[in-house]
Amino acid sequence: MSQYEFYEVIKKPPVAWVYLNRPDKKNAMNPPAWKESIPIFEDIDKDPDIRVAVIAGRGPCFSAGIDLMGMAGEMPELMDSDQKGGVKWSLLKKISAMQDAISCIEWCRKPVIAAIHGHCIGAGLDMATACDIRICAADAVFCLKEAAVGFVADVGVLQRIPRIVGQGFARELAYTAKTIDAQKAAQMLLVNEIYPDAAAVMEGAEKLAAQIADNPPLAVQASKDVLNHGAEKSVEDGLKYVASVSANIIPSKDLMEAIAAFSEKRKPVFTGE
Ligand SMILES: C/C=C/C(=O)SCCNC(=O)CCNC(=O)[C@H](O)C(C)(C)COP(=O)(O)OP(=O)(O)OC[C@H]1O[C@@H](n2cnc3c(N)ncnc32)[C@H](O)[C@@H]1OP(=O)(O)O
Repeated sequence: MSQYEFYEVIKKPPVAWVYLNRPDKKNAMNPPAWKESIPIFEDIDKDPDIRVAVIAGRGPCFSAGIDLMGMAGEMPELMDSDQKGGVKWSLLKKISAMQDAISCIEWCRKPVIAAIHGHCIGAGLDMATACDIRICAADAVFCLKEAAVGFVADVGVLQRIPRIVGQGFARELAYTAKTIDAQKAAQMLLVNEIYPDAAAVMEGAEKLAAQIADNPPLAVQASKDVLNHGAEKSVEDGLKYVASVSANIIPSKDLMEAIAAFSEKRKPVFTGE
């Protein structure tokens, strides 16, 4: 039995699988979805046996986005046409909490792979773009749908997607709210790889996770940290930052192990120390 209401977390060290698990509602993200992601990714961050996480959807798709009916009850401010200042102030706090529910994927120091099949809409795409790597099945469809539903996408996708696909494609997706298929998503580099079906994309994620987990965890996690830090900085800022991170993770036992294993012609065993 999963300890979470919306997600199912299965740890198969060194990989943690985080499933969006509300298949009868196309994994529409209801109130528990927005509360449970933070403790899940904090736990993955601190679990020494886990080196990589994969997010995937149970059932027919990755996610049909925010639970339109379920979240309206949680945020009565959305329906309050006579909004006074205090109402907006409380809405601001709730939006910020929802942003954190997506950003926690980026804050997690372990790399996170999104393995996508079927619909990946609105909040589903918001979540996928906070992941380090996206791969998908041939049946995947993507939609930055918020504008079509009357929202400005406010939980991070407008900040993150231009860095992945560039400003031109980001603006096309945001303004038109059009649905694109897997081929188009790959062409704009939104996904790294297309697999024939859902089973194949999960296998692909497993292999990718294993390749990442084979490397010294400190070096991988420091790479994520430096890539996150560098996303909006100049090369010069990035170089100063990486020098400091690098000085903090070397020397390590894993570095010695890599050198020893190379000279002894054997596979290294990395421990994260
Ligand atoms: C900050 C974030 C903002 C956003 O995320 S904005 C985007 C919000 N999402 C949407 O606008 C998408 C809404 N859903 C759909 O358009 C359709 O679904 C799909 C195209 C994804 C799939 O269509 P089909 O295959 O015909 O399935 P079905 O019968 O519509 O859905 C199955 C059950 O899932 C529920 N459901 C689907 N999406 C949502 C949703 N986003 N919020 C709440 N419920 C949803 C339905 O109602 C239904 O339920 P029942 O079987 O009880 O009738």
